[in-house]
Amino acid sequence: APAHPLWPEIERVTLEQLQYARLGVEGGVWQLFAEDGEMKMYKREEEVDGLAVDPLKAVHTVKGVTGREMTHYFFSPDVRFEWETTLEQMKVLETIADDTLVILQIHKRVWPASQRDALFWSHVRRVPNDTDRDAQDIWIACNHSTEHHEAPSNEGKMVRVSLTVCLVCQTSIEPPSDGGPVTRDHLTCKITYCSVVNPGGWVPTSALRAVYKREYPKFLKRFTQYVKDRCDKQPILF
Ligand SMILES: CCCCCc1ccc(-c2ccc(S(=O)(=O)CCO)cc2)cc1[C@H]1C[C@H]1c1ccccn1
Repeated sequence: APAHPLWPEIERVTLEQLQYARLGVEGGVWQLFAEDGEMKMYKREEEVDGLAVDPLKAVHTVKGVTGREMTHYFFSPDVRFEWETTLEQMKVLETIADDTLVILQIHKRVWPASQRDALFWSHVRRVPNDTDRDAQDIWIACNHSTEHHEAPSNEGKMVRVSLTVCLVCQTSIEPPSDGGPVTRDHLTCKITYCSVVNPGGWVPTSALRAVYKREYPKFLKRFTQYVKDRCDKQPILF
């Protein structure tokens, strides 16, 4: 494994997030708050120091793409402005490896709150599927807040959110019955998106929950459609 001080944390958090995502929405603690076709979005209402920090878990099924393609476009900074509508600025502060970056994002101000930024490492990896032989490998992308010497400390201008996010994808292939080649019509990608965002500074709970309720379904719908459009008519990346 690459010798970088963040590497042990990246390894630990990524695998923890993988287990957390694979728990699904069992246990009756998750409250369904948005549904759109195959997409189901759940939340838990939690407060930390009086701040709403509602963990979110979304499950979705997308036809015609693989988990590698889905996590690749989620990870890639080059295309982020194509699908992330709340982004104002983004800077890759460090390239730790071709699958591991440190990114600073400035998000558009969401009235009535003050503007926020997010500083996090971003990692994508294939997790060999050791249980089910004929299943495809799992792909995970994980973003987790971190410190970085190159990130401005903002001196009160901007509030820094802290976040842990993962996108876990499992591809399945229904091979054509006529023994023909596998095309995108035979692909199904099951997605679990998890996020915990601490807004970092006071936001009225009702306002914050309204923002989450509006922004998260829009974000996941737009992102998954973006990937479908990008992959359409392209060779399949397994
Ligand atoms: C008053 C609002 C305070 C918190 C604002 C804020 C900041 C960052 C984020 C966020 C940062 C990263 C990610 S990601 O999944 O890693 C993708 C890469 O961008 C996702 C969401 C969320 C929110 C919360 C609005 C909420 C919101 C939800 C989905 C989209 C936009 N805004």
